Order: sequence, then structure tokens, then C-alpha cells
Amino acid sequence: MNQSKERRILNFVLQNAVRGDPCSVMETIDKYCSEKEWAMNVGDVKGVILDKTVEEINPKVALELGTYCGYSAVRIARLLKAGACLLTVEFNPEFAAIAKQMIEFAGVQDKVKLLEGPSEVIIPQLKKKYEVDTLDFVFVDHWKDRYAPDTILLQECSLLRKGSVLLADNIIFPGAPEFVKYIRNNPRFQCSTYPSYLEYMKVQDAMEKAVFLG
Ligand SMILES: Cc1ncccc1-c1cc(O)c2nc[nH]c(=O)c2c1
Ligand SMILES: [Mg+2]
Repeated sequence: MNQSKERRILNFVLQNAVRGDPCSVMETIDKYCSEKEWAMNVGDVKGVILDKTVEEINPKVALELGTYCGYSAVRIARLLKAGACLLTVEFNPEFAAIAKQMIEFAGVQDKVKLLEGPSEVIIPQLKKKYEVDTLDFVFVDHWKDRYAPDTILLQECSLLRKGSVLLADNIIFPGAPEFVKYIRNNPRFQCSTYPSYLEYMKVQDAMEKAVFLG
């Protein structure tokens, strides 16, 4: 059975990156996906916006919706301080298996908890099953049609507190119009838009930052 693209990305990392070095893993994925096969990692351009947001917040508890190959989980986890953790949710079992190996190779596995399943099932489990109180940071990068319902679900599950920050990828391309409409018209969120480019492409995209006001 021929290999998946995601398996080819992982193998390229295992053969070319430095084990235990998160930056080396990120650079190697970016090299493969810009030179050989495009893939939907947040990438090196939007990745800087992600970095700056994480550094500004310095979250103790972070959530990522949409792990994919683990690129942004490695990117976020490398910036987390001692005792901080990232919970990352992936519903595709093949992607989750790749991401698990990617996270371990990068050496950030002690800071990352990979949760396999649909976000609408996992989010209601975060408090009781995963001992989360509230989330300091949420990176929304899974499926555009889940952005708005999952943001509502996070509120219904009392997982956001005054000052919790959401950062959503792809609000221009592929786009998340329902989410943008919801969040920008919601007085409980203070929104700002970060124009950027689609990973590895000269195509406009943007990220939306939304601070929960409580
Ligand atoms: C797959 C794709 N094709 C063309 C253009 C953009 C995309 C694309 C890019 C992303 O960053 C994505 N992030 C999370 N989830 C997605 O589905 C997704 C899709
Ligand atoms: Mg994305």
C-alpha cells in the first residue's frame, strides 16, 4: 500500500531533522512542504504570528484544535514554560499516529497531551476527564465548519475565563465566514485580525485573535 503524504513528511523529519530539537523539526517540515509536497501546517510565516501570541500570553494550559502532523503542537510546546501543557485534539487516527511520533521525535512529549477524537466529544471531557480548569490559549486550526460551534461549546463548558485568547487560522483561505461573523459581532470577544499568507504559498490568508472578556 503506498505511503501517505503525512507519512512521507514524518519520514523526511526522522531522516533529516535533529532528534530532540523542535526548531530543527519545524524547519525540516517547512523545507519538505515548500520544496516537495504542500501540506496544511500553519507554516513558517503564520507560525511567527502564532509564536508571538503564545509568548505574549505565556499560557499554563493551552488547547489546539487540529493537530494534523504535529507541526504547530511542536511550535507551541517549544515556547511553553516549565509546568505548562498543550492539549491537542485530532480526529483523524492516521494524522494522530503521525503527530505522536513527530512530537516525540521533537522531544516535547512531556508538555503535550494528544487527544484523539472529534472536538465536539473531547471538549466536554476536558474538565472532568483531563482535569482542565480553564484554558489560557486556544489555537483553532481544525475544520472551518467547527470553528464557531466549538467556540460556543468552549463557553458552554466554562472553559474560557476573562482574558482567555483564541487564535484562529485560515479565516481568509479556506475561510471561516460563519466563525468570523459570530466572533466579531459577539460583545464577549475583543477581536483583531492578522493578515498573512497561506502556508508555503503567495496566497492571502489571515489569523483572527479573539480575547474572551468574561
Ligand atoms: C487543505 C487546503 N487546501 C487549500 C488551501 C488551504 C487548505 C487548508 C489550509 C489550512 O491551514 C488548514 N488548516 C486546518 N484545517 C484545514 O482544513 C486547512 C486547509
Ligand atoms: Mg490551518
